[in-house]
Amino acid sequence: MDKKANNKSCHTSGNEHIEGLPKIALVGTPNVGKSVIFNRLTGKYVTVSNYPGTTVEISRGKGRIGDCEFEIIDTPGMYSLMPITEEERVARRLLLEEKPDVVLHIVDAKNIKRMLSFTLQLIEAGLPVILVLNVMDEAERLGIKIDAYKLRQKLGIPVVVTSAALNKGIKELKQEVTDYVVSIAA
Ligand SMILES: Nc1nc2c(ncn2[C@@H]2O[C@H](COP(=O)(O)OP(=O)(O)OP(=O)(O)O)[C@@H](O)[C@H]2O)c(=O)[nH]1
Ligand SMILES: [Mg+2]
Repeated sequence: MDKKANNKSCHTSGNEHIEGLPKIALVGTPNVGKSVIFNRLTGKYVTVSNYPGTTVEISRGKGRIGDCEFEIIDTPGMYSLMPITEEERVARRLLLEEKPDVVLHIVDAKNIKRMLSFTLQLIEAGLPVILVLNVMDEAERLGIKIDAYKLRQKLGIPVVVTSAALNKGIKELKQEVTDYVVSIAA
């Protein structure tokens, strides 16, 4: 059977327009690789503009994953859902007002313990979270071992391991997004 016809959640716009496409937001603390992952997921149609009423710049781009197109949104670094900086206020508004279809919480695998409380906040806020353990190459070099399967079971959300700067794990990340979108549309 045609995969596209079988997938209710799949949208395509056929040109540079991103309005109406399902949204994937990338969130996480500063310097964890959000923008590297954004670049890995998006193609040539990327725009950078100020979030309405603010001086905070947000990048939005169109990305194709499998047969589906998505609007990918790169957010400024944030430490929690309780905003202190203007950047954090914008990231929070974006999550709560734009209601992305998928939220990729990008964390630095070297500091996973410190970062999981934010993952829990996102889950508790009812957001559709996939946890992305990035910078795994450095974590491995430091001898840090993470059982992603166990973490997935404990948190009850998809967990993916990536080294985005090396383009590792991106294919698996795209597969997780596809599986997730299909599962929530079913
Ligand atoms: N070793 C390694 N470095 C990475 C990886 N992913 C990203 N980096 C590096 O980490 C740095 C920060 O990456 P960015 O993508 O700019 O991080 P960001 O989360 O967008 O940062 P802010 O926009 O400041 O919040 C860059 O120097 C990247 O090359 C990775 O998987 N492994
Ligand atoms: Mg960035």
